[in-house]
Amino acid sequence: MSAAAAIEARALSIGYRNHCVGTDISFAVAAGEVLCLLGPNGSGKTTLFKTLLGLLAPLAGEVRVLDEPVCGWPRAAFARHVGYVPQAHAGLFAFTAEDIVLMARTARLGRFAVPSRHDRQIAADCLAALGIGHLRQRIYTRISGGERQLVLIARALAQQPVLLVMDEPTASLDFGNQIRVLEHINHLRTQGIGVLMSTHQPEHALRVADRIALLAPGGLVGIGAPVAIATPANLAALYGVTEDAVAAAFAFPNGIPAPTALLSNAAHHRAARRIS
Ligand SMILES: Nc1ncnc2c1ncn2[C@@H]1O[C@H](COP(=O)(O)OP(=O)(O)OP(=O)(O)O)[C@@H](O)[C@H]1O
Repeated sequence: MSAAAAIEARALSIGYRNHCVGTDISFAVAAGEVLCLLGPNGSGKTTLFKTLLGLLAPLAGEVRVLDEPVCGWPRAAFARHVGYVPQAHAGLFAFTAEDIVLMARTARLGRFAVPSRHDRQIAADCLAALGIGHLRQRIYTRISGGERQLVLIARALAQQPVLLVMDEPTASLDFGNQIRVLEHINHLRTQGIGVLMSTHQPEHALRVADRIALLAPGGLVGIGAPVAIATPANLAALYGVTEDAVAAAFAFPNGIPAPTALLSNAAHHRAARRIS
């Protein structure tokens, strides 16, 4: 018998009271699988994520986590199993980065329980894994947007979830942190964590995804292996540009093809630094 999918959408229709955003959306994310969602602005990525997280009711169809309908999951148990990484906003309260990460542990504790030494160790490990251990005692509202994004990823990891839903996790990061986060997403696979992430950068999807899903207004228009799905023709149709424009966006002066461009470019940068 195969293991239950971390999350599964079955014939899902998503949207709002008077506005259907997409219909007949079906896919699953397995444990240890990275599924990247590509789609133009307004195609419904956030609406889909909110529906998967149980924050918006499906217009039709159902969402299942570990083969149980989301509507049947107690909220606290759901929060333990499914981690959500939103895009970083400034926040209102002057918590430290460690406090923010420890908040994830409260999903595993009673409401008024004090985090144990074990919880603090997990928080410290998650911060360190993202290369931001030094930010532990820094106030969240007084660190950069990119640093906040990394803290939010550490917080989601501290939940030790079976699935991480990540809304453009590299959006506000500099080039080095983008690579660091993508490498960390790659590493999550080895821990058996399923990842569903959206990105506006197809090259990031090509770098980490086991499968890519293309979301257009109205629903999914493709899902499958990255090289079969993120083709110039498909990306051109999805984003309403020409295939030449897609090829030009991916073309590096040294002719490195898109899937390897990101890391190869980093290696190229190191080599250039050595030469100069
Ligand atoms: N609260 C809402 N009520 C009604 N319609 C909404 C609401 N929020 C978003 N929409 C509409 O739903 C559609 C999908 O929006 P959504 O934010 O899910 O897209 P997205 O793919 O996440 O966009 P982006 O890439 O720009 O973040 C858009 O047409 C948007 O205007």
